[in-house]
Parts: sequence; structure tokens; C-alpha cells
Amino acid sequence: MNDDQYYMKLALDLAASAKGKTNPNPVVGAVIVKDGVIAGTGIHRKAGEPHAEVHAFKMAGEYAEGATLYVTLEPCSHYGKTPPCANLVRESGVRRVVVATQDPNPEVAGRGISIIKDAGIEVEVGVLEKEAQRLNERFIHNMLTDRPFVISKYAMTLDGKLATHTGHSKWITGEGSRHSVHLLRDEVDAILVGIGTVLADDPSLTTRLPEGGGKNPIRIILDSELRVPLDAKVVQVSDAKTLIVTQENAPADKMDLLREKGIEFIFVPKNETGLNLKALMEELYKKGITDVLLEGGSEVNASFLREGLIDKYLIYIAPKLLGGRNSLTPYTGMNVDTMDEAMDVSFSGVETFGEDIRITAYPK
Ligand SMILES: Nc1nc(O)c(N)c(N[C@@H]2O[C@H](COP(=O)(O)O)[C@@H](O)[C@H]2O)n1
Ligand SMILES: [Zn+2]
Repeated sequence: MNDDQYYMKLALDLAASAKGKTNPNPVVGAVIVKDGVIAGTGIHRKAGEPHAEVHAFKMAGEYAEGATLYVTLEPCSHYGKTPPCANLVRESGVRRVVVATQDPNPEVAGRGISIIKDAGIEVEVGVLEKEAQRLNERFIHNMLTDRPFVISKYAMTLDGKLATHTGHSKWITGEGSRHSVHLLRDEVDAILVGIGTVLADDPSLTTRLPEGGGKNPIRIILDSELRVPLDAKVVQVSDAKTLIVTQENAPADKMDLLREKGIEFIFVPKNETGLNLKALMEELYKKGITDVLLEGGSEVNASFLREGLIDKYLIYIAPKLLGGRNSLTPYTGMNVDTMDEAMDVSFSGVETFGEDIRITAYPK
């Protein structure tokens, strides 16, 4: 790793600390280095607040003269909620600017880099570009598609089961559950479930985040026939904004009762496969929702998959074997008819072979 990569990695790590906090803006980190010494650092903390570069220059003061600026996203060139950073960079006295990746925002899109280059400052673009684009995959997707970034998340047992034959699931335990139910949600604007999850009274829909942190994302419920019970927990517990997606002709009196509970509605047309999800995504983006975590089990995931609307998969594999009707439990070859309880195993390693992964596990 050369010096440029070293300082850009630091800027990326700084940027990542604000993941989920800057929506709809990107996460951005900036590091100013003078004579091999870090003179200033900065991150973008929240939309509407100063950009990462502003904080870094404030910290560096006169040490910016003749220094190098490392920034994970092209300095902006437009007046959004804050003035253009490219002008600040131009006047800062820095000798060199290293940018991880260009800003796809049509308001910027290379203009920030041109302003800096036209001032005679040396600019290098593309250091750790892939890492920077992965870090801002949600923002880049928004800029390129005007739609929310959709994350499909599901949990399964080692033998690929999502639930017992009675439909009981909840296989992720411990750290996996904490990450999947709390920490992931802390980074997204909204979670989306089908009405089935609400009817199953899934407690995780009204789970408050662990003490000391995080946000309860907006709860989006697909409910084309407006079957949601008035006494459902998601209606009664208002620790998060709840949006119900249904059809325009849903029963007005029931909607009024739900509105009294703070429920908001989004109306989308229904086609042969169900609610028009593409239309829904466009509506959600107009409401400022920049990413959505699908928490609605296989039904919801399958419907988004069919529409080609999933942008990322997060698959949690629990160290359990479920077996199930006429399935083989891999490690014994035993033919298992049905099983209500999962058998515990312990993972001993995950390796990749080209495109394939291999998990090694042992019965406990
Ligand atoms: N280079 C850079 N550093 C930051 O810290 C940023 N937040 C951005 N964001 C870019 O500017 C747009 C937002 O501008 P305002 O915060 O509204 O002024 C955002 O869409 C990005 O293009 N860039
Ligand atoms: Zn800026």
C-alpha cells in the first residue's frame, strides 16, 4: 500500500463512521497531509451540515499551504445547502488533491475536479475508487436511477431452510440477530414488509434499537387489500413512522381510523402479480427515502426479485441444520421427515472457490 492509498484508506474509514447518518447525501471523508504529517481530517456528518473538506481545512489551518488533500468523493462545485468545496480547495493553498471517485451528482459530475485543475493544482482521481464507490453504493444508485437502493436480507439455516414446516423461523441468534435487526436498520431510511409479517405480529417490527443509539427506520407495509388489523402492534406502537401501501379504492372509513393513529398511505396500482413495485419505488424516492431494507421474508423478496428491483443481498446463515420434509441433512445423509427444532452445529470456516463458497461446520 503506497502513501496515497494509506491516506485514502484513512479517509474512507472516517467516511464510513457516518454510514446511514448523511442520507440523502453521501458519506465523505477528507484528510490533509503536510510533509508526511496529518494536519487535518473531516467527515460529512449530516445533510445540511458542512462537507468533509470544510472540517479538514478548518483543522489544518495554515498547514494546508503546500499540503495534499485526500477526499473520498470529488469536491462539490454547486451551491446545495452549503457553498462549493471546489472553490474552497482552489483558495486553500494545497499543492495536490487526490480524489477516490468522481461525484455522479449531475450538479457536480467532474466540474469540481475541473475547477481545481484550472487553478493549476495537481489532481489525481481513482485512488481506491472501487472501495469508495462501494461505500457510497446507495448514493451512486440514487443519482443514477432516481430510485431507492433496495437491500434484500434474509436468514436461513445451513441447509438452506428459511423456516420450519410450521413456518416458524427466527434462526439468527446472538450477534447475527443484533446486526440484522438493529445495526442494519440503523443505516437505512426504511424497512419494508408484507402484511403477512404484520399479521404474524413479528415483534421485531416494533423493536426499539438498543439503548444508546440508532434510529427506527420508516416502516413500509405492502397491504393491497388493507387487511391490517386496527389493533396491530405496528398501528398501536408509534416509535417509527408507518406507511401503508395499498390501492386508491381501499375502504375510506378504515383508512380514516388508521390516519388517526398516525398511519400514512401510499397508493399504487395493482397489476396481475400484485402492487406495482416500480411505481412504489418512484413514490418512495420522491418522499426522500433513499434506501429500503426488505424484511418481509421470502414472499416480499421474491416479488422484488421478479421485478429486478433488488440492488444488494445480505444473507445471514445460522449455524443450524433444520432438515425438514424429505430433505437430507448434509452431514449425516440421514433422511429427515420433519423437524421442529434446529440442530446446532458450529462453523469452522468459510472459504471461496471461484464463485462458490464453502462453509465447514461440525455438529455440536
Ligand atoms: N465532496 C463532497 N463532500 C461532502 O462532504 C459532501 N457531502 C458532498 N456531497 C455532494 O454535495 C451534494 C449535497 O450538497 P449540500 O450538502 O446540499 O450542499 C451531494 O448530493 C453530493 O453531490 N461532496
Ligand atoms: Zn462540498
